[in-house]
Amino acid sequence: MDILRTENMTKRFGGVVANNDLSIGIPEGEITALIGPNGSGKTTFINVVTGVHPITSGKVYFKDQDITGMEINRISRLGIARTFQKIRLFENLSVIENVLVARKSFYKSGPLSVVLGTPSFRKEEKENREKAMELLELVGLEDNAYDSPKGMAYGLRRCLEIARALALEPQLIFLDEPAAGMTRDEFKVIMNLMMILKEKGITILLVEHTMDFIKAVADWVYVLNFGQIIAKGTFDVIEKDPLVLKAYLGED
Ligand SMILES: Nc1ncnc2c1ncn2[C@@H]1O[C@H](COP(=O)(O)OP(=O)(O)OP(=O)(O)O)[C@@H](O)[C@H]1O
Repeated sequence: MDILRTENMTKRFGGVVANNDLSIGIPEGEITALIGPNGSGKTTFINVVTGVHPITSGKVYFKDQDITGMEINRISRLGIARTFQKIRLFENLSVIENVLVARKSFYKSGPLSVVLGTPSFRKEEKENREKAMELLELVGLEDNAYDSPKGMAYGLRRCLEIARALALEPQLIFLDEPAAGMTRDEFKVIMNLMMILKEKGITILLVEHTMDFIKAVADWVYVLNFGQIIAKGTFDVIEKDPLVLKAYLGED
């Protein structure tokens, strides 16, 4: 079953058709990759589906519910999380606080209980800290919990961004270039993390340029070029597709 599907989704920015009539299905519990040359419309796909940009035409369904045009916070509350190509962190907060802030929608205590520090609030705070720590362990950042993210290596900052997205307890997560700029070791950590998330039943859609990464983790691949799907299938199938080779390598 597809956890998310788009039907004839089109997104225009003025005269630019960034997504052209895309009907894409993301199978539940699997890892799907969206690839394509620069400017082919991959990030736009994520932005439209997660409610960052309004759709021009077409439909988006999450677990068969029509979420077309739904407001961004409502979409995330349904169980869809994402990371950004450009990492977004709270630089003045510690690593664990960055995760706790992302969990704020789970807090039930009202502002008064927070100010008074009531037992129910303290219990909730403790549970959230434990949950945040579990997430940091999952992404390999447990030893950095009380550090500032400011001076951290790029790969670790990416892992923190993923922990923040996971703090929303999503069923579906969109990862925009998770392996970009990573060292070989960081790359292995992220690859391993993909497998752990899959084992936990979280569906992943990733946008990536690193072909080794896609080959290693993706169950399915969609290839975009100029906003349109030019191929879909397993990595082994699409890597031999003449249209894909032409899109990446040019006419010659
Ligand atoms: N906010 C925007 N306003 C105007 N045009 C945009 C906007 N966002 C994207 N575009 C245009 O839409 C097209 C698709 O861009 P998009 O960023 O989705 O591609 P991409 O495949 O993610 O590229 P990359 O691999 O370089 O990140 C491009 O022509 C881009 O210039």
